[in-house]
Parts: sequence; C-alpha cells; structure tokens
Amino acid sequence: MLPPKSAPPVWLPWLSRLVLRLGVGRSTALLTLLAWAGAVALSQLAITLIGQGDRWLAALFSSICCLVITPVLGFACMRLVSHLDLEHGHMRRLATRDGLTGVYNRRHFLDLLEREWSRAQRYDTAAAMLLLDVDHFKNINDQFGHLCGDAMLKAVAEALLDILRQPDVLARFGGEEFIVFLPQTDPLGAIDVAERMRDCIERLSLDWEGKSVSVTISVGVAAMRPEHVTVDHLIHDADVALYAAKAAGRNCVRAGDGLFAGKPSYQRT
Ligand SMILES: Nc1nc2c(ncn2[C@@H]2O[C@H](COP(=O)(O)OP(=O)(O)OP(=O)(O)O)[C@@H](O)[C@H]2O)c(=O)[nH]1
Repeated sequence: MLPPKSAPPVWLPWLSRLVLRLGVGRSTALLTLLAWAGAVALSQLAITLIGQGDRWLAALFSSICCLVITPVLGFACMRLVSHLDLEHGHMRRLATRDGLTGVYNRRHFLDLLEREWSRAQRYDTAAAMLLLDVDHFKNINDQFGHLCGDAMLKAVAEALLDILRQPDVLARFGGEEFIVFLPQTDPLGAIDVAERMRDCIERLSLDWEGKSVSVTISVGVAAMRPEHVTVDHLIHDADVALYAAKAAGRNCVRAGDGLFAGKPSYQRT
C-alpha cells in the first residue's frame, strides 16, 4: 500500500498565487527582501539579548544573521519560486494543449477565437477558417496499429505548424480533425494556405517499423462574412466545405459557398 500523501504546507498556495501575480523576478526580490528583514530583526534581537554580556559574541551572531542567513534564504526563495513557475507552466500547458500533438486543444482554441473574432470585427479585417480532416484515418489504425496512428497525428500537426505564420492559430478539433484560424487573411490567401497544407501532408511520409506510411487530408475553407453573427457560423461554413471536400473524393480543398461573392466555389483541378 502506498503511504498517504502528506498535505502541502498552508503557505504554499499563498506563495503560488504570489508567483502567478508578480512573476518570477519580482516575487524572488520580494521574498529575499523579507528574508533580509528577518535576518536584520534577528541580529537586532541578538545584540539586545547578548550585547550586554559579550559584545564580540553579539557582533559575531548579528554578522552571521546578515551575511549567511540572507543569501541562503534568498537562494532557497529563488529555487522555490522557479519551481512554482515551472509547475504553473506545466499546468497551463495541460489546460490549453492537446496531450498527443502539443497543439492547442479545442477548448482553448474556442477561447482564443472569441478574442480574435472580436478584434477582426472591431477593425473590420479579413479572417478565414480551415477545417482539416485526415482521410480514411481508421485504415491507418487498422493496418499499422493505434501507436502508428498516434505518431501520424503528431507528424501531421508538426507539418501543419511549419506552414503557418506566427499569428495563425492551429488546434486539434477532434480525433483526426484539425482547425486553423487565419487572421488578416483574404479568401484567396486562405485557399492558398489550405492547398499548401494539403500538398505538404500528401508528401509527408512516416517511417513505421520499416514501412513508409502516408496519409492525405481534406480541407474545408470559410471566410469571415458580414452575415456571420458568431464564430459558430464561420465554423459551420468550414464544416460544410469540408463535407464537400470529402464528398468530392478526399485529398482536396473546397471553399464555402459565397466565399467569392457570386463566383463559383474553388475546385482543385
Ligand atoms: N491512433 C489514434 N486514432 C484516433 C485518435 N482519435 C481518433 N482516432 C481514430 O480515427 C478514426 C476516425 O475514423 P472515421 O471517423 O471513420 O474517419 P476516417 O476513417 O478518417 O474516414 P473519413 O474521415 O471519412 O475519410 C477512428 O478509427 C478513431 O478511432 C487518436 O488520438 N489516435
């Protein structure tokens, strides 16, 4: 039987909140200052208590308090604060990232999207959404095993990240489905990105137990339009376009109706 886990000290949550609020540098400085103030108070106490009897002993004790206790406590504070900061980073990562691929998870993507959406609407800038689905992914699991499927999803996510610009947001939307928000991107630009992604994944090859495994993706493209009242409308348009890409035989890009304001939907030849 495992020994019962001891409860964390009561001051730890308080310290954790302090590090979150002030950051590593400022909380280390504050704690070191407190340690120094404690050491000075201790040395004053020593001078008062021992000072009348032995002045040398009092001077030695107060020097030890100031010269030894302050750096030791300061160093300990720095270690503790860095450790708490690492832990916060780890927790943040768990809350916002997909555990397998490392890209954003669906929930965090939707949070980010709300922010990006209001910014695009406020400044009246173009924006687009891509919904990508790995074709016949079940076959990869069935033929090469689930671990190979996992490795393939990681490779796909990495390849997609390589294509995107810094402000673009990529997330794993579901099992073998990814979603991308492209701020300040017009419809033609979005289709260009989608086509480059499709082409890159088609050329991607995973070496698995001596065999070369490859997949293709279908991509649905939707552009932000005045009729879109919420982000859900944009996602819905991308979903409809993705469905069209699947219906057209997969490994292709399709754009939502109305993307070109009257012009026919994009077709890959
Ligand atoms: N290895 C692995 N497989 C997953 C993961 N998430 C979902 N899948 C699998 O992805 C497969 C998706 O299958 P389907 O929804 O039938 O779609 P598909 O085979 O890709 O076919 P189309 O989408 O129609 O082209 C299922 O077999 C799921 O088990 C995952 O994290 N790892």
